[in-house]
Amino acid sequence: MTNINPPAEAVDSAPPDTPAGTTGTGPVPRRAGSSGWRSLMPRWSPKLGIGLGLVVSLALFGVLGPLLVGDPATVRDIGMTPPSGEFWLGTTQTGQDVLAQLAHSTRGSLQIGLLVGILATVLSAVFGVIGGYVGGAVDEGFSLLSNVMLVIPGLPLVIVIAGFVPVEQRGWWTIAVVLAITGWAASARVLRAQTLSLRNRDYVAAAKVAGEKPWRIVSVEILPNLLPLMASQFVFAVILAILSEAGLSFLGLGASNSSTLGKMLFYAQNGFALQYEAWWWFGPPGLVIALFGCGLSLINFSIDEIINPKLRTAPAATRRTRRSGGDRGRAPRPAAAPGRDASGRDAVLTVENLNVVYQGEKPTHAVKDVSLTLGRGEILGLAGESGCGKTTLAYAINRLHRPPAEVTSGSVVFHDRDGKDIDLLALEKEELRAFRWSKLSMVFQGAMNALNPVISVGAQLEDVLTTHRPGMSARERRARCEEVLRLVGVDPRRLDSFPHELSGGMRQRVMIAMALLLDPQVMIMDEPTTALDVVVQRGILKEILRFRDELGFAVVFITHDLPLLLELSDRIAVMRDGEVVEYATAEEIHRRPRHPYTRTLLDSFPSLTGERGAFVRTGESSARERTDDTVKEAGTR
Ligand SMILES: Nc1ncnc2c1ncn2[C@@H]1O[C@H](COP(=O)(O)OP(=O)(O)OP(=O)(O)O)[C@@H](O)[C@H]1O
Repeated sequence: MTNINPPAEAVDSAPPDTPAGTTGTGPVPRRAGSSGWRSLMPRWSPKLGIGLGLVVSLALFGVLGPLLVGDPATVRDIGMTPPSGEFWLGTTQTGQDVLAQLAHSTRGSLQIGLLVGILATVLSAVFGVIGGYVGGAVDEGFSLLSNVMLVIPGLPLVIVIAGFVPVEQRGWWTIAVVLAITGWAASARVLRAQTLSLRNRDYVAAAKVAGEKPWRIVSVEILPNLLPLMASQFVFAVILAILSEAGLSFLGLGASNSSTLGKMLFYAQNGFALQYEAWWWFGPPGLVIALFGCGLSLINFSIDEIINPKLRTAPAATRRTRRSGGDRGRAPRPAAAPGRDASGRDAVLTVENLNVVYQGEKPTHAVKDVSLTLGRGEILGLAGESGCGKTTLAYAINRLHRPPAEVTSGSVVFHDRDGKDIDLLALEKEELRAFRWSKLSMVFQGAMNALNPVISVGAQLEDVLTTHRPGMSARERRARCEEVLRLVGVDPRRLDSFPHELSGGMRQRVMIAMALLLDPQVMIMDEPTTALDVVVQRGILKEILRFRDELGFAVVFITHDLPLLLELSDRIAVMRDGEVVEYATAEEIHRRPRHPYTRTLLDSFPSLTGERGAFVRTGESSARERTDDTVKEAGTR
């Protein structure tokens, strides 16, 4: 009970349905600049408002109440009277004013909660952060201590310690110290783990190289990133301290020199309040404890949102859209006809006027009115510089976009092999789960780091089959996994290897094999080869062409590398600022690029036969600046 556990979200901050191939986020590393500090503050929300309202009201009642009410100890000969005009909350068995007792007890409980919160947070920061940062013997010593504290059962220890201290010395601060000593260890473990992770971040390494002193690195580089987590631990410590103190007082082991809410309950119990149905005696202290805990928990939710910004509630518009099942709330729109692509192939995927907006204080219109048709067996290249909206488009097609991203309008229709049209934006959750991967799979950006390091490659591949093909026997699953590994050029014996035993190129191939497992009709590949050297990249690209020819699936290939797309794709869509500015065959884009931005993109890649260094010498300005200049020139001509 007194082990102050961190909130679960603080430890596992990955979003609930993070797709394979994407990674969750831990605490958001930030350097605390002036705007950084602002980002450490919780965003205003109804939850935060109600939480703060409750806590501030009760704190004011505890601080100012005792000044306004009479002496809580005054005994009158009007025992056990219900609430009246004279005594708003009635009286106890001995005629004491319950309201006066409540005000003093609230103050006593708050004092203890606050002191325990501060002490437990300081102790956990000292043992967790310093141990984690310094490492070596200091860390081992601190870890041993926190481990010992963790295995000692908290409440019995508190009862023993509290019982051991003579009654006359058992002041409220003694109880607070006892509760803090038994309640810091779990938080220290969490802070240590986070510090170990933050210690290895590049910006901490940069600070070390820059010669910053260890205390400065801890206080300026590491602590600000831990503040939201520590604030959340503090709030938890306060709640648990108030509850634990109430438990101790109820057992008669509470503070002797101070009134607390637990003590009020103890006296109500001894005075047979329950038997006499004197609800006004035991009800108010219980209610104050419950409301205070509730208020702090609501504040805690808002702090969790700083630890993991993905938990932030989407703006009202987004929530409305989600409630109505994504875009299903809109007027029914006829599904796009299964037309043909430019080269006459049957279409497998039609995207029409798709718009995606990241809602927020300053909404970002990341995908603007995009329309594309992917032919069966076609390789469609999606090119454009960083930030133009390629990934957002790919995620929206697969409905993997998460708030604050919202599909504001448009349609995505999949034309199945059996002739059925599937409106992807209208699929129910279960339908979507069954659809993804089996008909449309995806290789994510940086996918090679997405394999679970503690599970063998074979088990991870088999997992996909177990989920989507429950009827398959273990032998069939194994055979299929071996088959797809062979397809991507990885020795099937590697099925028993762990990801760290494979090279980067092999891991990337394993991810492509995973995307091939269910024989999808469309595969979206988001920069699948960016992290690989050109030789491995070429090998993988050749295989993608071979799969397309042998297996007949269509590919949406996303990259900023336009020359690569010219070699690989049938057609190319060039994106800029969320818009498709040019959509043509690779041949046309290569020979007759029409949009100035496409020309600039093509010019941005140095020719192997050009003058050595010419690109670096002449191409200082970015592609965007040069395009803008080109457009301006065209306008003035
Ligand atoms: N969670 C988010 N909240 C707000 N804006 C976002 C979010 N994610 C992306 N954006 C914005 O959406 C736009 C498109 O981003 P996106 O990641 O789709 O670009 P991209 O073309 O895939 O870039 P890259 O090639 O660097 O991955 C950018 O302006 C980006 O800042």
